Amino acid sequence: MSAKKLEDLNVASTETLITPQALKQEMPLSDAAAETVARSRQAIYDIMDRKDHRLFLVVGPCSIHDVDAARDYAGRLKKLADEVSDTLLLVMRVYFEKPRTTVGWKGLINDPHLNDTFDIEQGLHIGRRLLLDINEMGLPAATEALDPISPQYLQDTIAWSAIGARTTESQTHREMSSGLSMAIGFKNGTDGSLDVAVNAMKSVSHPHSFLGINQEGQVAIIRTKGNHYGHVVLRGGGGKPNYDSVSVALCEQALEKAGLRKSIMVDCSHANSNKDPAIQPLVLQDITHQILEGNTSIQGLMIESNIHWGNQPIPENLADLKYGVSVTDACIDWPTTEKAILEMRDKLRKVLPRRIQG
Ligand SMILES: O=C[C@H](O)[C@H](O)COP(=O)(O)O
Ligand SMILES: C=C(OP(=O)(O)O)C(=O)O
Repeated sequence: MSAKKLEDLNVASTETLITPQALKQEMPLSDAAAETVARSRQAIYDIMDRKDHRLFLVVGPCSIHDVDAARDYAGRLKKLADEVSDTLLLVMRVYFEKPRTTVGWKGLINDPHLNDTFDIEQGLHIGRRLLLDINEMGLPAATEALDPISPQYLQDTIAWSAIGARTTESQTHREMSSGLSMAIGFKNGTDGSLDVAVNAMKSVSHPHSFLGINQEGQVAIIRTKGNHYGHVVLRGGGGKPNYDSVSVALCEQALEKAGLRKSIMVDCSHANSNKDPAIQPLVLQDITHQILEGNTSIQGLMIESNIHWGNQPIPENLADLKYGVSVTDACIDWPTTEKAILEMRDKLRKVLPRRIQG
């Protein structure tokens, strides 16, 4: 046998992680949290099946880096969620995994201490604790499923998942989504292409067999049944927005042609706002008008919002971090979020029930 080393040449080290089962034994889902997850997953299915007249809104920070600020935000969102619940189902954006265009902080699970120590085991603990607490408050949570292994640790706490613009075309992510236990939104590509999201919806509704890990942490063949609650998320791209009524109509046509359900979510941020948070409330207003004018395909919205406006770079000295300000994309602040959502509720309160009648 050759003595020459031929594998792991670029691997510095490996560490064994806690298994999904062990993490869940340490941090089980309470009955109250399980009830939040089950009830809100079903509500989103009902919205997509046009049995529930409401819109679902995924609202919250671009990424979570400070769990105390996230709990503070969740408390505010829960109060607003109760206030608008006759018209809008609010789900908190609890994003722990950030896909980067090149390099950058990859989120709380990957680097929970924001200092390049990449303590992933701690990240999983901190992330699961926060998700349990948010669900226990009665507020559902949404996240991006970026790493194909992490859903085994956290999926039981999530009401809605996204596949991001950079991974919608990835077979690995489509296979994983076909086994996820909640509705899943596929972003259009970063170049604005819709085809990748439409193809993802076709793929995800089918059963797949692929490599993954089971709850005991063993490598396993995962055989899925297919997920029938895939939908498109229009997030703009290629320097252009795609939330306008013409883009929405073109999306409806593409879905119809592909024989897919006409369920559309609009992301008010990213290329739809040119990453300028001040544009997000304008997108929300535009969607409100489209619905008032008779649109029936838009069923969900996404807003990047935090306690305070804008964003900040991660400072050398973490004590210099500003409280409640995003460390990834710029967000609208809480007062702007509350005002925009309350206005939308007031305008759509009487109209939405009519969308599902007859
Ligand atoms: O939503 C967050 C960002 O848009 C995404 O993670 C890409 O970020 P980047 O272009 O700053 O790497
Ligand atoms: C990364 C995100 O969006 P997109 O995939 O649309 O860039 C996000 O929503 O955090």
